[in-house]
Amino acid sequence: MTPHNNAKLGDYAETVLLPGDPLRAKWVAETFFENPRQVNSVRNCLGYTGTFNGKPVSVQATGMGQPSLSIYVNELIDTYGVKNLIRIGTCGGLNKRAKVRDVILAMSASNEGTMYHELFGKFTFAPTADFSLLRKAADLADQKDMTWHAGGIVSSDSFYQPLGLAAYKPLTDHDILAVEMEAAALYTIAAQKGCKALAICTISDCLITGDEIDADQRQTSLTDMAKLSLELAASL
Ligand SMILES: O=P(O)(O)O[C@H]1O[C@H](CO)[C@@H](O)[C@H]1O
Ligand SMILES: O=c1cc[nH]c(=O)[nH]1
Repeated sequence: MTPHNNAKLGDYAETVLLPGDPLRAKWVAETFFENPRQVNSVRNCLGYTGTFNGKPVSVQATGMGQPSLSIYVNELIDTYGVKNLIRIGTCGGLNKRAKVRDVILAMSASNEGTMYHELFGKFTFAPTADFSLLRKAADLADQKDMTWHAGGIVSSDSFYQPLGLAAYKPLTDHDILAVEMEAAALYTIAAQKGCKALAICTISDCLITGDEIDADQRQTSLTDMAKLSLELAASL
């Protein structure tokens, strides 16, 4: 037990999928897991464990933003012994070549957050995906004929940027593909603790064109991402 998790020791698999949204965690478990059981209910930040293709796997919601994700990820690793952490998120497209419904495999996550600024002294740390997870995810995405992009994203602390799209110009000038709110903290904590992490995000809206996934298409797009992530988890 932790302050944010009432699962017992042994309740989580070594590999955990991490959506921001608790209802996405419930949907993944109830739709795709064999024998799902709920393991966490604290704050309704739902966690489940089951199997996929016979392999144990868990899904735990993280809430929104790096401070929230860092609570769940620190506790999953330190208390429950989780080794592989795969974020399954949504993101906003910042680059013309990445369209809504495309999937981003985040090689790196630049960071607006202040959480880790002091940790690196005069240096800038580059939060990076685990290469073995990234390579397997890319191979699986190719096998599934998905439209995907590997590249840099940014983890912002603000969903509503006061300057709007203009706030991201220094990053888009350096080929950043998309914005979300958690991956940089995930990669930083995983690096600290010797775990493997990857953020897989579906583009739910494009900040350049204003395109967005409508309600019907959203489910299909997230289904593709969920299946990719589960097959990746089952392959570990
Ligand atoms: O869809 P999720 O995983 O929550 O991710 C994205 O959606 C939320 C903002 O709407 C932020 O958490 C952002 O990172
Ligand atoms: O953080 C996010 C997630 C989806 N879309 C956005 O614009 N931002």
